[in-house]
Amino acid sequence: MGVAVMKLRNPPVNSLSLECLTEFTISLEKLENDKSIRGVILTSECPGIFSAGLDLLEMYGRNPAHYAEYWKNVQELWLRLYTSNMILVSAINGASPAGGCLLALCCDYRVMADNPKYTIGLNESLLGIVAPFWFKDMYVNTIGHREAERALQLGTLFSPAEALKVGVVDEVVPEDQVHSKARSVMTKWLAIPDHSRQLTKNMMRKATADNLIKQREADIQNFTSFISKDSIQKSLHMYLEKLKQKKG
Ligand SMILES: CCCCC/C=C\CCC/C=C/CC(=O)SCCNC(=O)CCNC(=O)[C@H](O)C(C)(C)COP(=O)(O)OP(=O)(O)OC[C@H]1O[C@@H](n2cnc3c(N)ncnc32)[C@H](O)[C@@H]1OP(=O)(O)O
Repeated sequence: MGVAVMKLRNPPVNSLSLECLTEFTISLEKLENDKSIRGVILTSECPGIFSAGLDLLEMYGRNPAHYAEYWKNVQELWLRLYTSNMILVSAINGASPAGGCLLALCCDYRVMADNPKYTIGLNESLLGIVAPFWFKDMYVNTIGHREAERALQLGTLFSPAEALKVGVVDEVVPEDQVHSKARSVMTKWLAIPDHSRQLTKNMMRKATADNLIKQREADIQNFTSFISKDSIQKSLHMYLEKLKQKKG
């Protein structure tokens, strides 16, 4: 039926390394150029994890040129996903913090597994970093200004039930039904003529995408100088240590 399934596979936690981001963007571009493909289901092959978000090791202990290159690729993937002409449905089968949530928010419809261990949200403030304006814009577009303001400041990671209530996801289903539900949602969306759906999607999303397009270079510079700060590097170090200690 012209639907591709994209499975994120970067064990152990599907963090979005530079390599992973680049491969993702290329795969997406290929699908976009394949006229037989009208829809993509985005999911994960890592058990219990949709995506741990941006790779912290790409943002810690590197040089400014690396940060700039990394951020350019984050922007590129976001712009491709958010403005895709294809129907994107995410089958969220695991934890989805920060950049993981961003991937899901780019989709036209989000189905999440009903497992309270899985959480989703933009938790950047908990790491001592700040979600950039275009993450924020997409959050506001999805859940409204007040909910986004609160969730961004608190770095809230929502359980599936909470995420459904606030509108971060569209549907919560038993874990073993995530994929079948994503497929049935896709069938419904495929019934809409592409040209009218695409023009409508473009009308809804263009201003948000253009907002980044017109200041991409400045956004890269902002990110690079922000992430290079000693205080921010220290926060990231502490967060990475906390992740390690969780194990021991
Ligand atoms: C004012 C101007 C503003 C301009 C600022 C501009 C930009 C700044 C903002 C940048 C935006 C960033 C967005 C992000 O996506 S940041 C990443 C946020 N991600 C997280 O907080 C997730 C952290 N991870 C977890 O919570 C958990 O790992 C988990 C995903 C729930 C999975 O838990 P579990 O199964 O128990 O696995 P472990 O915790 O043991 O992890 C295994 C292994 O993986 C490493 N790891 C985890 N997450 C990441 C990651 N995101 N990047 C890199 N590595 C990660 C973890 O450290 C373990 O490593 P070791 O095995 O070596 O110990």
